[in-house]
Amino acid sequence: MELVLHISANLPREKFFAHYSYSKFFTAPDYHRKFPYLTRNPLQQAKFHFQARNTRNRTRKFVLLGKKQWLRGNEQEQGVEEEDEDEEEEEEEASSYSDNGSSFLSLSVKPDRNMSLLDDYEMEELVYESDLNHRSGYVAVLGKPNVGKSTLANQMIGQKLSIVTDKPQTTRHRILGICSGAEYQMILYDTPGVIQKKMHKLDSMMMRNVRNAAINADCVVVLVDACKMPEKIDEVLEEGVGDVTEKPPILLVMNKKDLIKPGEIAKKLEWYEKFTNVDEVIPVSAKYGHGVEDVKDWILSKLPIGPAYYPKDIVSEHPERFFVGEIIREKIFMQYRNEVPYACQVNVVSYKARPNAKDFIQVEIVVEKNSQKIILIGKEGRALKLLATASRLDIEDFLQKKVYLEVEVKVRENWRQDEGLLKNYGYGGQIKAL
Ligand SMILES: Nc1nc2c(ncn2[C@@H]2O[C@H](COP(=O)(O)OP(=O)(O)OP(=O)(O)O)[C@@H](O)[C@H]2O)c(=O)[nH]1
Repeated sequence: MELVLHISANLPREKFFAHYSYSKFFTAPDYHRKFPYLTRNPLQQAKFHFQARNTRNRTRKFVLLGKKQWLRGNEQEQGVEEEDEDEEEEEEEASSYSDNGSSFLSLSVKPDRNMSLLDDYEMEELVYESDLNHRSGYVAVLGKPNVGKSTLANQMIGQKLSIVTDKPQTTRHRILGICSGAEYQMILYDTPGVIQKKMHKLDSMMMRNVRNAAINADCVVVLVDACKMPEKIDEVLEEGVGDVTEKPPILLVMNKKDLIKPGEIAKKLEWYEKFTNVDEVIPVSAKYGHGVEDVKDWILSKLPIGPAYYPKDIVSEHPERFFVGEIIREKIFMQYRNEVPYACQVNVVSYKARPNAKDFIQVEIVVEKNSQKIILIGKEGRALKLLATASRLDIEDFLQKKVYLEVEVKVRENWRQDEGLLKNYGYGGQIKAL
């Protein structure tokens, strides 16, 4: 039996958001900023139906698949009304599915196409779902550090999801970006840079994530830097899709073409076409968006026919707190030099949505040595203050609301070598459901 809940039309988004962490980030300004979409949760422990009205007064149904205790106890306080005739029976059913500790949501499992991710409303609304020309699928973006993978992914999606800096290996997690059009949906895995010298356990765990992304992919996009001497991409592919018997179609993207002369572009193209075993080579400038449409067209031609995996207005399946952490990491890379940014892990310890005050975000930055802590904090705390202010402004811009940001620096010796800590920090290819 399913529990039917009604959300009052003016329930502030943040109130509702507080109940679950596995949320979607939406771009549509009016409706979705008010009501985050409640959608499929891989744990599938319980199913809730919600109805809400948008600013144009249209009613929309929601389905939340998740734990009942996320809502229990706070429903009245949060303005969510139950409308269920047989609550006891429902509670029994829901609790038999649930566990007590925090759970993990896998980021590497490609959902079964037959198990629809769309609710009834979307099924009705999205007529193109039945369109026989509609294509959808998973795309792994591979390449060595600093070649521009995040820049390309961000360009394709049309907004900034991955952090981009001029320092290599700034992408530590795979960011699932979703790029949709009327007739397609591409789910992009922006993978951490493929690493040659594995120095830390952190590096090998990141590599495992790269491999998972490629195994799940319908096609692979390998990026190379046009400024560098052409070199074989076997190593990148080997790391990425090495042990897959049937290799997916591969596109080689020669990025940063804006930095070299047209004559040189032609020569390098020829080299790659001759000496690499890929299906096509396309020169682009991800930074300036040149050639990005050609990349999209190629991907589109390789995706299987099928309905969308996600509602079309979703651009990512990460919780917002993940992006908060990424924004702070980007600021650390911008503000500090040398080894310090690489030794930092940003954890969003607490994210409290407060309806009558600014949202409260508590963050810890973990470093490996006390000397790094001293650098981060700076004289009289000035450096940390600067970092917190720059981060807060960007976070507010991203979330479109004011926040109170508290940042603390902690030392955990050798955290990059500690598998338990690394899993806890989300490098096991999973994110923590809080
Ligand atoms: N000139 C130019 N610079 C680019 C282009 N694409 C990316 N860059 C720059 O290259 C640097 C690295 O870009 P990223 O997108 O972070 O590279 P990445 O491959 O995701 O890096 P990792 O996180 O190390 O894997 C940044 O400074 C970008 O601005 C391009 O087309 N032209």
